[in-house]
Amino acid sequence: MVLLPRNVFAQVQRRAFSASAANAYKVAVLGAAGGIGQPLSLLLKLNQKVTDLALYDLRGAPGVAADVSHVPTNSTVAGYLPDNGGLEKTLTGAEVVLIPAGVPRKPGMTRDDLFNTNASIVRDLAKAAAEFAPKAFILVIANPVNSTVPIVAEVYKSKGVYDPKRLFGVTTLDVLRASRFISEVKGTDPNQEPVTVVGGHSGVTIVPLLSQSNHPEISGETLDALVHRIQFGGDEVVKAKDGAGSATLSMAQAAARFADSLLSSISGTPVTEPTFVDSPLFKDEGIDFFSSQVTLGPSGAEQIHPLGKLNEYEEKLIEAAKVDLKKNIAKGVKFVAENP
Ligand SMILES: NC(=O)C1=CN([C@@H]2O[C@H](COP(=O)(O)OP(=O)(O)OC[C@H]3O[C@@H](n4cnc5c(N)ncnc54)[C@H](O)[C@@H]3O)[C@@H](O)[C@H]2O)C=CC1
Ligand SMILES: O=C([O-])CC(=O)C(=O)O
Repeated sequence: MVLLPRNVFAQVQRRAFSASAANAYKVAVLGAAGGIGQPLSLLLKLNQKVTDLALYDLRGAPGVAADVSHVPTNSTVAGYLPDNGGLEKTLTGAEVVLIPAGVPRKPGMTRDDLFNTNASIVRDLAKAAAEFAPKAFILVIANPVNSTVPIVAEVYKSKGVYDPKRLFGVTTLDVLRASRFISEVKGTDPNQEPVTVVGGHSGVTIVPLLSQSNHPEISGETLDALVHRIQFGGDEVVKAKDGAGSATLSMAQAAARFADSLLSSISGTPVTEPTFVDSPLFKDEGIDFFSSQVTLGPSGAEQIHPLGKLNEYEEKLIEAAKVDLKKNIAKGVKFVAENP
């Protein structure tokens, strides 16, 4: 099953009529005062399944919390700083934890260039989550996702609380971009253009499976350009923001959508969409994490789907993706081994 991109306003309306006591979750955002964290917090405030929103940042989270708390939906909102046990209070009782904390790129940088700064941020937040919310679903946004997700896994393993079904790298923005960009090529409605995007979340590790889309006929230079745009869509935003960061608004929408899919799924309405998870697909090649279509359910990543039929062009993209992914994953694992 392929999930159609959905319009967030339609979602909000639909939820207003479907919320019930069973759909009541505490959701925590770590890095809530940042470029992604703020609009993400707003979108989560609008989600009727979120009844308790806990916002944490090194600075600014109480202000963001006070601001979004005035949005008239039925959730409580609290903002915390590191003092007075703020991280513990944020995490305790949380069912879902989103991690956008970390520095964004500037022009000329790759996502891997963020590793030195973000690896320790994610490691430390993962340690806290392992202690205060060991059963929560963890949604990692901080880059480089290909390495930060393995970092969380290693921290959880070291604490004896790792459940691979509960850890997700958020790759939804690649999926949204693919729908949008293919619709621009074809002059169609992006909401009707589902595209499966697999692999990882950086450059050539992002692999759109256009042969499985509505437009398997796209070929030649049009195909090359479209694939390149999906793989390097993040660079367009980094360049346009000219030193002021990377995608924040579209990313907030992507993360809010993935969080909603997960909340729907744990509430009993399973959703299938691509996400970067501990995956059996290429483990025999030493690649422990891979993004593919995943059916979500009460226990998290319940079914990891194979890639399906690929054409020769896509087989080559997958081979290239695997080379980088393997290195990115190993880098995260090594970091935690050397810097526990
Ligand atoms: N997965 C994806 O598709 C995407 C990922 N990203 C990544 O998301 C991350 C955040 O991006 P932005 O929000 O634009 O950055 P930002 O700099 O605007 O915000 C980051 C926030 O994290 C906070 N922070 C830093 N260390 C922290 C810690 N130890 N605990 C709590 N909060 C902490 C900062 O105070 C700041 O408010 C970056 O690493 C970026 O590369 C960005 C776009 C898409
Ligand atoms: O490009 C970046 O650095 C941020 C990101 O991950 C994206 O926009 O896909």
